[in-house]
Formats: sequence, structure tokens, C-alpha cells
Amino acid sequence: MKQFTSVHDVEDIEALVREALVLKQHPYAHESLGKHKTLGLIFLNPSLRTRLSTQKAAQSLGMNVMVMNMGQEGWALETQDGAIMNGTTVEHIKDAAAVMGEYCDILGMRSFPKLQNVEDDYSEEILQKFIQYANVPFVSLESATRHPLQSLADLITITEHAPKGRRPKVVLTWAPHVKALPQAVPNSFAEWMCAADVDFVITHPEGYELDPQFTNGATITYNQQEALNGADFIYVKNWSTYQPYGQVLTQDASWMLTNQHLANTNNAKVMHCLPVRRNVELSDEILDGPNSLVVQTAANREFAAQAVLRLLLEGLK
Ligand SMILES: NCCC[C@H](NC(=O)CCC(=O)O)C(=O)O
Ligand SMILES: NC(=O)OP(=O)(O)O
Repeated sequence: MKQFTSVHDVEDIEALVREALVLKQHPYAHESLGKHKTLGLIFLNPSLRTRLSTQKAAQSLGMNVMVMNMGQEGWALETQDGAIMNGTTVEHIKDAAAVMGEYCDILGMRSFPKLQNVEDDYSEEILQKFIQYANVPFVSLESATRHPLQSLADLITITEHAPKGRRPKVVLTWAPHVKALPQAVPNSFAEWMCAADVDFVITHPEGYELDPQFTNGATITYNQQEALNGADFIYVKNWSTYQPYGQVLTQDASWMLTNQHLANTNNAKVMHCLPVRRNVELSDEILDGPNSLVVQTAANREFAAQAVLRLLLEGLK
């Protein structure tokens, strides 16, 4: 594998999940694979889980890791081709990416959408330019439209906790939030669930339809109660609207997931990618109760990253 930016980069999803679960049991089985190889992680936005889990995964494979927090510590990056750089940006992404590609065998980058212009964000221009100019294998640490390391960890967690002998029902439910958030996590989750062996339902208020390229194959309903009926897993996430782009249409608190919402589920396990706004998106009682898988999912980020880095390292041979 040369890059991991979406589910489409993965040849065999089930094999990747199995590999991650084996690594979870034997994290040092390939501790020499990454010897004398360097991973560079570039963050244009904040992170806790992605930063730490990916570093730890790389270290378990014997890699050296360098982390660059561009937001606070790097030069202000220009992304526009042909820009006359007489303003506040200091270095073009072309030059920065090319230099980092010289120092690193594999690069990862986090770059959130600006949520101003749908074409700009959904073209994934920054991600694509970075991959092009860095010219080394690449792992997305969450881009404008997707968060594949998160989605892989989500699928690993669902696989571990799935009922035996039947397809689990997985429901992605929109939740309220205080501000406009990207669609990257729900887009990516939907894309992975549509490719996995699960019954997948999405529920959200009217107007929060995701880009259909990610939800093709899902059942979509505005009726949250109906969607949650018989659910085995509930994935809670806020997102802003896709069309018109980046809007907050409602903060209706009845969409916040509470124990009441679990009544007609199959004692559903509840997931969220974190960070979570407690008692806005999800109630304390769920997050601190027996149905929550949020910490277990975050723990699986390490093995998702390790399985992906292993494939990228194998691709260097
Ligand atoms: N990496 C996981 C999620 C990142 C981001 N959440 C946030 O920006 C939360 C910000 C806040 O709660 O103020 C998102 O939803 O895409
Ligand atoms: N879930 C997730 O990606 O967390 P961070 O933003 O903290 O990396």
C-alpha cells in the first residue's frame, strides 16, 4: 500500500481488521520492520488520540517518529498555486512537503476543512498537493472529508463486540453541538460501514444529508427513534450541513443521546470518536455507563494505525 486516505485504498478490509486484532495481541511482533525508517506527522489542527496512537504504533514497529505542529510551530503555509506571497503566508506547501519528503520515509498529515466553500474542501486540494510534492507513502490523520484511521478503529471495535452469528445493526445518529463541525468523521464512518458486513442506518434532522458518495447503500431516516429500534451499535456524531455548506440548522436537544434512547435498542453499545461535548452530544450517564465503548474505541486507534503503518512499511520494500 502506498497511501491510506480512504477505504478505497484498502484491498481487503476484513483482512486489515483481522491484522489489527492480531497486533493488539502481539504489538511487538514486527518490532524490527520499521528500523531506520522515519515517520513524520504533520498537524495543521489540534489532536490528542491521532497524535499519540500513531506515534505509539510507529514506535512498536521500530520506527523513528517526528511530529510537527504546523499551527503553532511551523511557518504559515501557502496552498494556492501561483500565489504572490507578499502577505502573511511564509512558505508554500510545495516546498514544505518536498523537504519533509526528504527527511521521512512515510508522512501523515491532519488538515481540517475551512467549512467556507464546499468545492475547496471536497477537492481535498491540500491533501492531494501534499501527497504529490512529498512523494513518499502517506497516511491521512483526518482530512477535509475523511478520517480513515478513526473509521478503521471503529470497525475493529464493532467487530470485537458484534453479536455472534448475525449481522449487527449499526446506527449513525446526528447529535447537537455548539458549533459547525466537519463532515469528515460521519462521511468516513458511512463509507466504511457501507463496505462492511453490517446493516447500516443513518439518522439526522432534515437538512443534514451527507454527500451521497459516502452514504450509498445506507438506509437514511429523519426519525431517530425508528432508526434506533433494535440497534446493536449507535455511533453518535455532530456535523454541519453539506448543502448549503457548513451551516448549523438546529441544536435540538432531543437529539442528544441519553439512556432513554437505548430503550428499544438491543442493549446498544454507544460509540463516539472523541473529543465529545458532554451533555450536549451525549449524556454523562451513557458516557460513564456500561454501554459506552468510547474509550475502547480510542484504544483501538493504536492498532488501526499499526496495521496501516505495517502495510505502508511493507510497501517500501
Ligand atoms: N478528530 C476527531 C474529531 C475532530 C473534529 N471535532 C472538533 O473539532 C470538536 C471541536 C469542539 O468540540 O469544539 C470533528 O468533528 O471533525
Ligand atoms: N478521534 C480523534 O481523531 O481524536 P483527536 O482529534 O484527538 O486526534
